[in-house]
Amino acid sequence: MMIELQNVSKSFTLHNQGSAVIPVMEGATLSVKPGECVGLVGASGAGKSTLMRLIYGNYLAASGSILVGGTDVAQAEPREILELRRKTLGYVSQFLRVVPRVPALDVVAEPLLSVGTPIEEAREKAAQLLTGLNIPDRLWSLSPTTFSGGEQQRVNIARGFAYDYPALLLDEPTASLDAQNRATVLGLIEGAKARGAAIVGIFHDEAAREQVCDRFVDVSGFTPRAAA
Ligand SMILES: Nc1ncnc2c1ncn2[C@@H]1O[C@H](COP(=O)(O)OP(=O)(O)OP(=O)(O)O)[C@@H](O)[C@H]1O
Repeated sequence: MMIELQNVSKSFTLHNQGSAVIPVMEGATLSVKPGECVGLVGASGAGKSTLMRLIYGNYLAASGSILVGGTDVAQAEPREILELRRKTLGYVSQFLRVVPRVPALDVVAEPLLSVGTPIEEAREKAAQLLTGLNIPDRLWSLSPTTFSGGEQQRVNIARGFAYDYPALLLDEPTASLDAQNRATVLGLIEGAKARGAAIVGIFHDEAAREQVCDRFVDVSGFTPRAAA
């Protein structure tokens, strides 16, 4: 298994409400093999995003284990999590976190450079992805700060697919894309599966999830009874 969660639980402490502890997840168990794409489903508020953030190490689990390529994210030191994100685990979030003054081409090439890819090769791959996602080359030397929402989203996707991560988290990767770009992104996901990536995704786009997901996990099964 590339991604393996066992009995993961999570609660939030609301410090502005008398430190009330709200359990939001209990007994979350999930395994994803190389080449497999698992779609997270369940009603709004069931915990799909929370589960993704736990896997990426943004949230600390209260208990359980979260193995990604052999590293237990639930126990790992911050340094190990950064290493995991560099080499093993990619995350395409819904929005690009724009770094001011960095040209779009370098934003996309950066994950490749951070694993030691030669700059020409990294930029070549970035250019190929930006072209495929219809970002005109006159924009490549500009910071995405001023790009439209849709352009920023496509730069974000290009960045997420620049390096071939063995494990990938996708949060609504096709949301608000036009038909042509949506098809390109679905092709990137299928390509990642074909080279053996283990993928966990949230897709509100039903046709998209039917096309790329091998199976679905309903996170409502992990909602604590008291909170349901
Ligand atoms: N930082 C937080 N502090 C307190 N409660 C939170 C926090 N983040 C999420 N929650 C709660 O955890 C539960 C799960 O939220 P989550 O965002 O994971 O749901 P979701 O399934 O992704 O929903 P949606 O489909 O609407 O995005 C919700 O009840 C939410 O209110």
